Amino acid sequence: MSTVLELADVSVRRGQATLLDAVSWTVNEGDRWVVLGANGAGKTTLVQLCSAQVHPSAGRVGILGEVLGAVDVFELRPRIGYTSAAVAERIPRDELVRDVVVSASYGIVGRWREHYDELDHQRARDLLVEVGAGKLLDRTFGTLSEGERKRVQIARALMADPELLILDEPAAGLDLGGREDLVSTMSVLANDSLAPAIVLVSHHVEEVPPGFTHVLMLREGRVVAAGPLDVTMNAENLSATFGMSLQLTVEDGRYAARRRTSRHLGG
Ligand SMILES: Nc1ncnc2c1ncn2[C@@H]1O[C@H](COP(=O)(O)OP(=O)(O)OP(=O)(O)O)[C@@H](O)[C@H]1O
Repeated sequence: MSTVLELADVSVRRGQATLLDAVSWTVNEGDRWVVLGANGAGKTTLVQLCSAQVHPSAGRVGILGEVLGAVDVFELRPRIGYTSAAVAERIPRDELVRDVVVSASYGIVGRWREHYDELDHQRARDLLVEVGAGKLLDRTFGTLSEGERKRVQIARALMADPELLILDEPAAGLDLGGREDLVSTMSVLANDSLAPAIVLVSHHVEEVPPGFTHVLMLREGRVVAAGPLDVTMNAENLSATFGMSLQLTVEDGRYAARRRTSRHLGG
């Protein structure tokens, strides 16, 4: 099994602030990781490193057999599918959904006059169907609901057949139904043996799709715990990650967390 990501003692500093502090982490082919942490924990900084958008201040970041600092990031980035609110903002609102997806085969946002062959268009259609957005082909991106946009972004991220798929808070801003639909879509993807290694960033254990295999928990730029979901996702680690006493339940592969309440006998 080959290694997709290998971070060794990685730190990211900006001025006086330490955004990531001595993070070590390995992601292997076939892994489906969720990265959990409170606001400001360093999740986005971590996935910006893993998608070759920022360099570490210290430590070594290995991505798909290359080392950041010793590789042309413009050659590395097309091998990584990445979705985030920042990427979504760059998609022109008047662009047709089919073009939003197909244009990713050349790593560009905004369709001008490039030529795509029928195979590219067919792949874009297939991916939209796979993420449950097959009916949106001829809509413009700006007319879609937030949940529909997230699906289109995932199809776009898969278009270039990436070896690593990074989804930074794909469920942010979705209503309950939208979130549940997206969790199902991500679960299908997680269970697809042909899908690339996946890293999903979230604040909420409720968003962990069944089929995900590992969890990395971050607090204030440091790793609290990392490992297989079934042993690492527990109330103790979660409480340390979010800085409050939490209780955790799991049912049919779905997690739920809430603050632990103390019960007093005798009223
Ligand atoms: N250029 C910068 N200078 C100083 N601090 C920064 C800089 N960029 C980010 N930070 C801080 O680094 C911390 C980590 O930010 P990051 O966006 O990685 O967190 P996050 O876990 O993704 O947060 P959220 O869940 O709120 O999106 C935050 O406290 C943020 O304010």
